[in-house]
Amino acid sequence: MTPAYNAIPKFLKEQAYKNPTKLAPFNLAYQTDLPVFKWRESNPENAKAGQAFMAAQRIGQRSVWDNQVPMQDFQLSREDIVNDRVLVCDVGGGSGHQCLEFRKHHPQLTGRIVTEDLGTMQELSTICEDLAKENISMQPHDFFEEQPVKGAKVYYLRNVIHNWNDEPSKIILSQIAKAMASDSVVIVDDVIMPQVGAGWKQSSMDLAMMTMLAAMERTKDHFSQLLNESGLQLRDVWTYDSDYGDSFIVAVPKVDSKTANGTSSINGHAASNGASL
Ligand SMILES: C[S@@+](CC[C@H](N)C(=O)[O-])C[C@H]1O[C@@H](n2cnc3c(N)ncnc32)[C@H](O)[C@@H]1O
Repeated sequence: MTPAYNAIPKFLKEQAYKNPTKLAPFNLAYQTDLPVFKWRESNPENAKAGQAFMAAQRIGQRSVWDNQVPMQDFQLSREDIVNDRVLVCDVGGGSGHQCLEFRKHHPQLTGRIVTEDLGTMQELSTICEDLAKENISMQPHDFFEEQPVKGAKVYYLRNVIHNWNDEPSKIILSQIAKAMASDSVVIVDDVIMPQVGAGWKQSSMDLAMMTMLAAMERTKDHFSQLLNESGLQLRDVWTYDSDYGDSFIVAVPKVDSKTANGTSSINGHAASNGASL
């Protein structure tokens, strides 16, 4: 990351000090037009280090899964279990380490778990056997394409949306919205920025997202608007780390006259037709 940080002054000068929307200081530093995650496909050592960082970054802090947030959405009905409904679909789940944490803290919450990421990234995971033992399957999936897991109870995205600017974020979220059943939820696990007076940990995350990905951390209002423009509506925000503002941002399918009239059924639940961009 250091070369990218060193490139910030030159990059901002060239950009007339505007917020980047596509290319980032990373691109200037590494002389590439590829976004970090695409660039990593031909730089597996960097990708491996990135995955290890994501698994380790909150070690020493209490796990979010240790009753820090309400678990009301992570429940399947008897009918759901008979229908083999997916309990959690971890979108952009990296090596799947959050799914293992979830299972460790909530062994009573049975149901299938699927962790999705780019196939090339999943090949780097060192915990595939552990995942299989816990009934967690890996599914290669590009989250800009149609979501293959339909009607999961929870679509979970940890530190994914903050990697993207608004336009790509809307594509990711609307692909999920189209796959949801009426009682599905999307949980975005990201930092919530205050309107003013952000702490240094929050600001450093925001700066990292700009530097590496031309992206950002968002306020609650910004999330609400983003969700709204993706066929979803904000239902709850549960902050579980006050230093960073790490939060579960819970969204449900947006109910409007269009979707109310045009519903179909997935796993026995009414499935939203979702929103088109
Ligand atoms: C910051 S990491 C977060 C990983 C994991 N959710 C976590 O909390 O550790 C972002 C993840 O998004 C994945 N990703 C990037 N582009 C993707 C795409 N187009 N489709 C699916 N996953 C993608 C990356 O491979 C990476 O694992």
